Amino acid sequence: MSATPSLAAAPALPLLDLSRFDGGGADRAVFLSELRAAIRRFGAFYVTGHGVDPAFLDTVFGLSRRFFDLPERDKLAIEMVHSPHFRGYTRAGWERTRGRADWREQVDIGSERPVLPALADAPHWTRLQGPNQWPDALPELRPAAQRLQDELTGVTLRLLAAVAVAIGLPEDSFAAIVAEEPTQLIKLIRYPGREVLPEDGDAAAGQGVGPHKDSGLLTLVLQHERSGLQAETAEGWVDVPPIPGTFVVNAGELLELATDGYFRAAVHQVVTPAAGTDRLSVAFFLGARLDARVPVLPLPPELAAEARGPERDPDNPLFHTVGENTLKSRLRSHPDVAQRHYADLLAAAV
Ligand SMILES: O=C(O)CCC(=O)C(=O)O
Ligand SMILES: [Fe+2]
Repeated sequence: MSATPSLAAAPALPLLDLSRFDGGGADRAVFLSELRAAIRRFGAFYVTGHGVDPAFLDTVFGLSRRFFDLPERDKLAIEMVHSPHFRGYTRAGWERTRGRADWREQVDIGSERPVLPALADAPHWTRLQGPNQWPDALPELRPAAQRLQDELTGVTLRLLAAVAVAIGLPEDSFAAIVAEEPTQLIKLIRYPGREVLPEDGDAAAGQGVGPHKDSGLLTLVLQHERSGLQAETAEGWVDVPPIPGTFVVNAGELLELATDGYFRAAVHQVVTPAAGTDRLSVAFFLGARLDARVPVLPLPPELAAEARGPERDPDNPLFHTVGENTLKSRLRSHPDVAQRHYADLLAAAV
């Protein structure tokens, strides 16, 4: 994988209309087989028919723009380093993917839940749960983020039901691990444009966010106007430009584990936009409950025969314990938060 890919002239990702899952008869069956084929081949696809009001999404992007336009001191007032739960604002260049700096600024907003008691024998990942940091300078953000989280959770649960049926399983196959308290994370993201320089220090040329898999079950990416997202396919990297009214859906690591590698999580990246421009996106990650263990689902024999097992990447072990898999990604991406709030863990790891 390279951060400066040569693009293959491969077809764009498929576009699927989720409302076909609610229809009956032959078209539903066709939809399900297209869904299975899309995730199997690409790990990613566009979805339409999701039912989220486009006017509301415009409001969300408007709020995102207003947040990033705030004076730096207002943004730093909620900097992530203040939060053991990895919530809040990250400056461009402070997050890392595969050890290299990403050129994007962002706000992480997760499920708003109480801190869990710090019991001596509690697993480390229990520290992921807790409140968000909200910007005083933009009070409208909180209710909008809450509504966005509710709506996107609904869409993603519906997609998960469709994924289960598409691989011959009952619709509620993921219910046991997502019920009541799934791991939800919204990221409002801004990729500032800049000259793409040859390697400069530890920043990879053109790396908005470097190649990675998302750690949860499914991710929805909402793109605003400008493109930059790319997906890795068997034919090479392909552009995933914004298509109005759609979200991009990425399969995540927990789906890879649950299907024993029948589905592999999508490897994707974002390239830095041209100097003088920028790109806004919103990513919504749905994972299972932090205390859940992801089961290997009983696939029908013809699909099980095609399951390759999860990828074994020494740089990216996958964990069936959801809290552990989530904490792995968070510690790796945010070394400043790791140093401040998880120093005990880092010390134990050396
Ligand atoms: O901004 C995007 O288009 C994708 C972001 C992404 O892949 C991530 O934050 O995990
Ligand atoms: Fe991602």
